[in-house]
Amino acid sequence: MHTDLDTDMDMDTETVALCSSSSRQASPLGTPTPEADTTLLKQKPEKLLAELDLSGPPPAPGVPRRRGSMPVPYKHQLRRAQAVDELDWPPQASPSGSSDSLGSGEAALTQKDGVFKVMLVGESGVGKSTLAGTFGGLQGDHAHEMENSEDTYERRIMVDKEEVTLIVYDIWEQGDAGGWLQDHCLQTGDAFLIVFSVTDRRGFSKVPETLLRLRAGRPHHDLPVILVGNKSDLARSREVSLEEGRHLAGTLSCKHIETSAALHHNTRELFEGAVRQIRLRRGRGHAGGQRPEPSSPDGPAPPTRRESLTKKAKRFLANLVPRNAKFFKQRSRSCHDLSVL
Ligand SMILES: Nc1nc2c(ncn2[C@@H]2O[C@H](COP(=O)(O)OP(=O)(O)OP(=O)(O)O)[C@@H](O)[C@H]2O)c(=O)[nH]1
Repeated sequence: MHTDLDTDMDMDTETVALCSSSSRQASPLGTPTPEADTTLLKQKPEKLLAELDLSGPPPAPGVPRRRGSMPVPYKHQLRRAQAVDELDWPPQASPSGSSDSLGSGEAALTQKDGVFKVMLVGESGVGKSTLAGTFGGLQGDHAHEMENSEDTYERRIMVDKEEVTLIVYDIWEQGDAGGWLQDHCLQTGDAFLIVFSVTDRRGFSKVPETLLRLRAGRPHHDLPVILVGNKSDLARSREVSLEEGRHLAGTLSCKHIETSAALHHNTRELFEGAVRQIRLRRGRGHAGGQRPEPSSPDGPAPPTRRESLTKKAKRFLANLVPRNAKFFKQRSRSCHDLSVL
């Protein structure tokens, strides 16, 4: 069967499967001459680091280039987490003191270049990899079967007549609560897709917990979160209705969509919707209604007065739950429309 939906992501201009650990090679820096040493010392450390990063060998023909702003592949990250080389992986302290893994320079690039980073989050077996595969241009069960498949995909896609770079990460480890990897996901993602299977009520009941964890990890931001009821094609084994999914999304003040990664149903709407949700918040940030990301170039000025502990606690809680009933109603009415806030 070939429907319009089958062509979901096929029409896009470029697909790059990223993060093959083999594609990242050590950068031979060469042996600097004394003159070169002096020149190097005169430069600012940031510039030096940037140059070190750029000084790698040109990619071999046919090998996709990994973007500088990309995290290294999941497995590689785990190895690196145990022994981080300071020059290669400089810690980037954000003004808020959070462990934001993107330096301010990179955050600036993210905004300027129209790069949108989306994290797939959820229990095991709900279809995250299959969804990522549909985005990456893989068909059916293919993504799942590939033992060493890539877990990050980057594509240039058109959303509302504007070309953007969308990066989808399938690196979430549900059992890693509070771990380094989840923290990394939290700090890297611009939007989060909490995937559950409509055939699994137990998994559905864990969605609020996952959402609270996401919001607790980025308490100062209005995170774009979409609840994704996947496997909607499995009508006979359905345990969670469309209404229940929408109701939960309304209650938790996030968006909702049902997909079938197997049939490519609504997958395009999902990824485009994620881009729109990020855009809407970025637009609001620039308009002054939303606090910009602390690491953004036009980030918030340092507070003139220190906030009291009670105020801080209140703000933290306010970020976990919507403020009032009116807010609830406004959000719940449009939770299925991914093109509005
Ligand atoms: N019928 C149907 N099956 C699906 C759908 N999406 C995924 N599956 C199947 O569900 C199984 C699990 O899918 P995965 O994509 O591996 O799930 P996952 O969430 O990535 O699982 P982990 O890698 O363990 O976290 C696979 O057999 C998929 O083929 C869907 O929309 N419909």
